[in-house]
Amino acid sequence: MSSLFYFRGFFARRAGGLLLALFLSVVTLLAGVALLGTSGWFITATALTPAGMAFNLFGPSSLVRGFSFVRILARYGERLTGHNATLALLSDLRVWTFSRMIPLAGSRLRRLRGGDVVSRVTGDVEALDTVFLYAIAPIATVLLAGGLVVATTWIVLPAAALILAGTATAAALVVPALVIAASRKPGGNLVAAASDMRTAILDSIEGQADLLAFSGIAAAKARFGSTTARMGRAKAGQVRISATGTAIVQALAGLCLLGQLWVGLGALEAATISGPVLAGILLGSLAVFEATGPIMRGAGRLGAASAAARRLKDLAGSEPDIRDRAAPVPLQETGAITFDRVTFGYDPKRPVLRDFSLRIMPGERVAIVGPSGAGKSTILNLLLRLDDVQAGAVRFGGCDIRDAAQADLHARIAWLSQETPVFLGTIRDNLRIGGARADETAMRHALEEARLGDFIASLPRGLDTWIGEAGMTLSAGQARRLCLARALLRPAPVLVLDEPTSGLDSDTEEAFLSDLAGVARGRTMILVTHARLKPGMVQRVIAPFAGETGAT
Ligand SMILES: Nc1ncnc2c1ncn2[C@@H]1O[C@H](COP(=O)(O)OP(=O)(O)OP(=O)(O)O)[C@@H](O)[C@H]1O
Repeated sequence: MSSLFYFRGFFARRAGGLLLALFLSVVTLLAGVALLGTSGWFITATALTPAGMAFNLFGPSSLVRGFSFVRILARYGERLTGHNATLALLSDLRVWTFSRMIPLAGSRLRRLRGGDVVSRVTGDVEALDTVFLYAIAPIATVLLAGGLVVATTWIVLPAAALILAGTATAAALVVPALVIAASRKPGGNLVAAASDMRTAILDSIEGQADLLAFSGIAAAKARFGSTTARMGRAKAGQVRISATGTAIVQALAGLCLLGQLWVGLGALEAATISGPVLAGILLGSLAVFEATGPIMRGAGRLGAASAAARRLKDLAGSEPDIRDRAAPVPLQETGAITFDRVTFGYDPKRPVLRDFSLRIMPGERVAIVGPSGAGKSTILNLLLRLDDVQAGAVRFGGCDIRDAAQADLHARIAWLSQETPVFLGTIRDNLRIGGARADETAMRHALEEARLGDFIASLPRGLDTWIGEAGMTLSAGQARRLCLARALLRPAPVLVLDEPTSGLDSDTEEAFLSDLAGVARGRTMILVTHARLKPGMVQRVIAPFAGETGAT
């Protein structure tokens, strides 16, 4: 539950709407109690009135109508305000999770599967945001409204009030607490299984062609089947526990009725109360128990919500590994890039770079080459400070990049990574990510440089052509070139290109690499490539994993 408590600030921010919903929920329950109590009293009084004796029908019947009207209105208002506040809470939580998640991209996020991350931002947030509506509000309602009913009953028949207080407290607090404790394990299993299921779906969609080609559909189906079966088992466990809780609450309601009838009949015999009042007490108490139904459903959810809160806190509640200093040093507009005796490994025990040094002067065009898996992309990751070095320093214009603000550093680097995605939207939307203020001419120029100009010109909607999820309407090479155009649009003094020509045919690749000097336009350019480089394409080829080969 402490994980749930961690998110109290979000509930506090929506306190107005949530408290109004709680107030209306109390009014609904009290109106229900008054409605049943008055009806019980009214029907019994009518039945007990001897024939021929006058009885005022209008007062009680208008009270019954009035209470039922109040109940309807209060229930409507409670649903409206409760769901409104919950939806606002949902949005707050999603935005918070998303914005906390992005800075983790360099480190912790990499360890999670895509489906798991989606699951946390969607399913876990949903499990958490319904906590108030389905668990806290019903419990608080029964305690508040039940307290008032107990106080009223105390005036008429204290023994009946004590019975109601005891049984209702057990139903609203003790049984839910037991249900929450018992459903913690199946709740956790349910959240984990739901996450695995999302991962299985995403993996199958992304790898659909490969699964078909390698006859892997049966294995994918089996994996999906086993996660859904796990989900089913966890859900069944949860339902069994809350059904047991509901049965106990029903038994408590029966016990309350029997107890009140016992003391009520004694009081009736002693003429301390009248028959109609006893009927009113019995039915009013029953109405209190009516509100314990949602508590049981909510208590089952609390286990899952607590597990979801733990996973969310784990993902987004911790500080990112890479953080700006309190007072970052401003970076020069441009400057030399230096790797000064850098040691780094994703697993510190197995360094990818050991005592690695490199210096690239402003405006220089260099290529970094080396065998696959040697650490070329790692050098670029460190330059962007997606990870921090374990020894040595990376400097920009003489300033250790750990002393600068990350945003300042990133503003100086236009980057095309190996996994750069095409985003859902138009070609123009994708280009704007590189150059938010780029005009049509600049966009077309960048597309020409990325050798995509003719293709875009052939599209009926040109720059406004919609490209589907992960660039589905583009070929792999076209998608890559669009990402390249996006990087070229970024007005940064350093251009970092990781395998920019992958996906291009050899003629286009050669033409592109020959154009690089013009494309760089005086910027520093770092190119990681496996392509054969001709003289003049870059000024220096660095082979850090085999010694420097010198200028070409
Ligand atoms: N996120 C990561 N977590 C753990 N290890 C990683 C990670 N990224 C890369 N590595 C490992 O670090 C080493 C260097 O990887 P890197 O991607 O820098 O190589 P590369 O020279 O760019 O390879 P390629 O030419 O194939 O792209 C590899 O052994 C790789 O397995």
